[in-house]
Amino acid sequence: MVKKVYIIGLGLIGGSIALSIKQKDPSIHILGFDINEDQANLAKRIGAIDEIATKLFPDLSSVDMIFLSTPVQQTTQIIEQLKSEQLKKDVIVTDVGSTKVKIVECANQHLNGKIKFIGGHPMAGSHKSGILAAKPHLFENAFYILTPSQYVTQNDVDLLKSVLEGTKANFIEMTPNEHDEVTGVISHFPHIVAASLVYQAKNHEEQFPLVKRLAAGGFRDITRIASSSPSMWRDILLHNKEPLLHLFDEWISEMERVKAFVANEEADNLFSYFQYAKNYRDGLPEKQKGAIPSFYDLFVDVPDYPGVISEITGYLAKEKISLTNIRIIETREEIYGVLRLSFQTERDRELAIDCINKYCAYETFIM
Ligand SMILES: NC(=O)C1=CN([C@@H]2O[C@H](COP(=O)(O)OP(=O)(O)OC[C@H]3O[C@@H](n4cnc5c(N)ncnc54)[C@H](O)[C@@H]3O)[C@@H](O)[C@H]2O)C=CC1
Ligand SMILES: O=C(O)C(=O)Cc1ccc(O)cc1
Repeated sequence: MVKKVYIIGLGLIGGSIALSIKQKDPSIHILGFDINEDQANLAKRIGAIDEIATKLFPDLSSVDMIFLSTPVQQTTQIIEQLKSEQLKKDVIVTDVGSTKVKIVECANQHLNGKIKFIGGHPMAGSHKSGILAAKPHLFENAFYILTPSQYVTQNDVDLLKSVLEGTKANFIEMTPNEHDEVTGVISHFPHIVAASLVYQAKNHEEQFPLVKRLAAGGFRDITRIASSSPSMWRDILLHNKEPLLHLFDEWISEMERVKAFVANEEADNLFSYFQYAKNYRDGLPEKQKGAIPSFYDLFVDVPDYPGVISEITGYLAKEKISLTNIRIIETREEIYGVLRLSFQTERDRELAIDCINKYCAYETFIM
């Protein structure tokens, strides 16, 4: 039975894990450490942890499980230091890093099977960092990848899953190699592309100052992830170099292919290019969170008068329902506009429908 867990790194992910454990089983004592004291103090203040560790390795003899939720470069450094610590027999150590090969190799090399290590990666998150962005339901419906090694048993994996049950994530197991190849394609490389699109816009801004103002719509959506932590992504890219180098090559030849369609005005090929991408994109499962974020959208028919947005958000605030995004859909017909509200969970969307029905008569619909 797990009575005490230690979380190192109390930012977005460490904080969300702590909150989900606390919500499910408040009797588990959570000890937390962050190199940034403000983060640790805030974690304690919001009730994510019970106790602040004043140094990286305090007395850990009664700790049953350790979560490493630091940036990936720090995670390997901490693993190296862990080997000289006095830990409880059978303690399970896990991490949440976005890469797995280097971290698991480091654990195999330094912990050598003497300390049970299970690589982990919750495949959901945000472009925001820090404990104040943490949420107990951040990983709800998301895939949570585990990469258990030959040194751990099914019981160890089950114990970890039971402590993480409050995340409501879907656990899947794979090898570290498979993990890094897949996340390279669906998460790491898209971050590079998002940042490069921002560069492209910025480079054209001098000539066309309107670029910045007009970039507020779809461009903002496609480049949202470019607002993520630069240091975190620097470290992820350095950890996953080989798969990314292949992806660069593939991407460049793909761009050359489309460029030729445009240059030669190959209308049919262009149509097929977009049609194929649309079919694949439309067929992606919707209700799982992951590197393609899925939001729970609710559309509200609202009359076009000043203050209507604050009216609706006021009702939601009254019921403590949090929104992740709000937008007026620009194609208005007649006198009604469509307000699109996005929520992080289906439950929040259901609560929002009840709330809007309670306070006003605007029609709501889900597409
Ligand atoms: N941000 C995201 O959406 C996701 C991030 N991850 C992974 O989770 C890990 C943490 O990321 P976030 O929580 O987003 O970052 P964050 O920046 O919100 O939190 C990281 C925390 O670790 C602390 N820290 C850094 N070095 C430390 C050290 N040596 N000892 C103790 N604390 C230290 C920082 O002060 C910070 O509070 C990273 O490895 C990242 O790859 C995984 C899934 C999603
Ligand atoms: O903000 C987003 O959509 C993300 O892509 C979040 C994210 C960041 C890092 C990961 O390893 C997994 C998910």
